[in-house]
Amino acid sequence: MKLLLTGGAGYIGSHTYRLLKAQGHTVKVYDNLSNGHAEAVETDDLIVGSIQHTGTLKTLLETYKPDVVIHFAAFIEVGVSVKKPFEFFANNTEGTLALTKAMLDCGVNKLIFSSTAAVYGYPETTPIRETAKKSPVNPYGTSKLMVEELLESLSQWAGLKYTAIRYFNAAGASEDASIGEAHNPETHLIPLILKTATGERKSISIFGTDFPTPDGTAIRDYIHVDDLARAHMLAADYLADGGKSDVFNCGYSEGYSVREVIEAAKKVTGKDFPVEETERRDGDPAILIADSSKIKQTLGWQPVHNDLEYIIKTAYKWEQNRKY
Ligand SMILES: NC(=O)c1ccc[n+]([C@@H]2O[C@H](COP(=O)([O-])OP(=O)(O)OC[C@H]3O[C@@H](n4cnc5c(N)ncnc54)[C@H](O)[C@@H]3O)[C@@H](O)[C@H]2O)c1
Ligand SMILES: O=c1ccn([C@@H]2O[C@H](COP(=O)(O)OP(=O)(O)O[C@H]3O[C@H](CO)[C@H](O)[C@H](O)[C@H]3O)[C@@H](O)[C@H]2O)c(=O)[nH]1
Repeated sequence: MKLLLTGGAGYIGSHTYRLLKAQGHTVKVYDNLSNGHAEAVETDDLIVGSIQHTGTLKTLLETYKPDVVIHFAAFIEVGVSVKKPFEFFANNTEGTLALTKAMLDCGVNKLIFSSTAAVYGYPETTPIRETAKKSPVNPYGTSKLMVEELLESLSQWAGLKYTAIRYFNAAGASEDASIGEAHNPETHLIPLILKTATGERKSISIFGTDFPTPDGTAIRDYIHVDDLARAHMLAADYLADGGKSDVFNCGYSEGYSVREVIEAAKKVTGKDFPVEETERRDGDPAILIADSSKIKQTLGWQPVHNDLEYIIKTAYKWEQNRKY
């Protein structure tokens, strides 16, 4: 297959790029490098540009004619979205509108979209099924839910075929530590803990110890980035085989509290480090755990690395040998 990955120089995109190339697919990455890293992909496969620049995008789509576009490009920091909502709607929502318009104008009609557990807001039940109420609590989640609705409408009225994958908490790095998570600034729990273990940071803060959970700290469903990458490969096969447009959760259906993640990191790294307890962060639900039965049944996806210590081990090796 020929695939185009928007945002493919970012964290999840670069792991998916690697996997698709290893499977023998032809892959191009379209990324404006606002948060991505040219080093994460082969130079010949990288086209630098924004999804908001339809001229460049159309030239690429017309000449390359990908079978499937995997759309990772977005702004991702929840905290920034609260302060700069317009930037999130412009990049994430309008950007996707521009991308889908350019695709359909050029006769490219298959899209895999990076959605998020953030569309559920504060979920009423756990584990969360795709049919649960969608009620985002920040502009980031709203920008993604708006895209899901846009895609659904385009699939009904404009011939788009899509899958939206709602990721839970992506974590870990490639086994050989050649690529990994490199957000700037980093706000995600596991890399921040590991930067504390390496001494790059002085301490790790637990955001809230009064959640209605067994140890009072928030619970998340951490999924290894390579398992997430495989979900995209299967979704591409599914669309290429004529699968209908659909939405899938992707997580391990297993949750760990912040305290449990910190304890696991101390064990894996063999390092003790200072832990502080602070106030809750705005907009953090107590528990986010995926019901992933649908993606298993429909796409045949199965977790391979569902082991918190493996996730932390790969992320730690990456932190110690970071190339970008
Ligand atoms: N990291 C997570 O835990 C998580 C969870 C749920 C959903 N997601 C979604 O997955 C996707 C990838 O996340 P990530 O963690 O790899 O983030 P990332 O920031 O590492 O990757 C995003 C990439 O998109 C690029 N980009 C941003 N705006 C662009 C534009 N206008 N044109 C072209 N490229 C642009 C950035 O340069 C970057 O390389 C995002 O859509 C994010 O919302 C991530
Ligand atoms: O220094 C920190 C950082 C995080 N946390 C806590 O650790 C948990 C995980 O936080 P992350 O920032 O790593 O991840 P989030 O669950 O906030 O969000 C991530 O996963 C979501 C989906 O589940 C969204 O997609 C979002 O974009 C993505 O960043 C949360 O309870 C958070 O409060 C801390 O206690 N201390």
